[in-house]
Amino acid sequence: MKIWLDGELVDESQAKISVFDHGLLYGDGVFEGLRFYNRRIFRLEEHIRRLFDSAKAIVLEIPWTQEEICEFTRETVRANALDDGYVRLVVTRGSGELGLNPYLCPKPSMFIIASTIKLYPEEKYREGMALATCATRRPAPAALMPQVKSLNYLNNIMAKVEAIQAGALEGIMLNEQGYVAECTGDNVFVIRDGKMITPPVSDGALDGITRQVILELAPSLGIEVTEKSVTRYDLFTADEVFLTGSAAEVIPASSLDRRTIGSGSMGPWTEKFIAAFRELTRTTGTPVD
Ligand SMILES: Cc1ncc(COP(=O)(O)O)c(CNc2cccc(C(=O)O)c2)c1O
Repeated sequence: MKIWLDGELVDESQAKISVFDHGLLYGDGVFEGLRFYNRRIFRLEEHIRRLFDSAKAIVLEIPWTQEEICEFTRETVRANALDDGYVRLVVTRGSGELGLNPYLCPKPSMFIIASTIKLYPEEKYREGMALATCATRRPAPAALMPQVKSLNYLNNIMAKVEAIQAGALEGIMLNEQGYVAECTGDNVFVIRDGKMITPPVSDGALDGITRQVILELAPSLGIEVTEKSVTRYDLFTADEVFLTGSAAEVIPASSLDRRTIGSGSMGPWTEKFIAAFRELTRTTGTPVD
């Protein structure tokens, strides 16, 4: 596999970063996860724009332009001869003294991995997957901005551990007030009586690119969608719940905390969104070649 690392395409055996890199030492950095389908990268520009927004929020100056990074990403996919797959793009603060001070890191480091990803088994896209409410909450914006896609994923990982230990595949994360923010690695949508709601990003969610696609698709599918605070009650009493993310795409939830949601498998609206999303990924995206 070829890895793009600080301007060079290197073999994965040569793709190494310093033990003094603050991305490793402190989680000081940002990242993006993108999908490519049939040699086209889905929503590339939107992802790279969010990468720059995340970097700006943590005072990390990326030493390339958005256009250059789009090109590096295309180059990395091309170099790995994959038609479909997943891109992980990471920008760290770079190497520096062992102290926290980011201003002692002279140059950020960036690497791009183009590989495959299989997050959930195919049958879960029909049967839906079990969710559990996590004890670990999404951080308050004043603590750690949830909209920043940073390398600080311990909050998400601890929540993921709780979901798995509860026998679920994914976990619902609440915010400080107890409203549903999102899942550990996906946004969430709730359908009841032909209407759809999703938590506003300000309730502690990442501003998901896939979430944005669903908001754009809703009118054409004939369903009204409102961004409003969501409670666990809304999930328990929903007709349908589905999750969205670049890795998971659009996937139904079958239960929450062992309460069946709706029919307990993929519902009709979720089926429509999965079909429309897959059509978009099949027919749009930035060509790699
Ligand atoms: C916390 C969080 N919320 C929502 C999403 C969905 O955002 P996009 O629609 O832009 O992809 C994400 C991104 N989802 C994500 C990121 C990194 C790893 C994994 C994993 O499950 O291994 C998942 C995420 O990490």
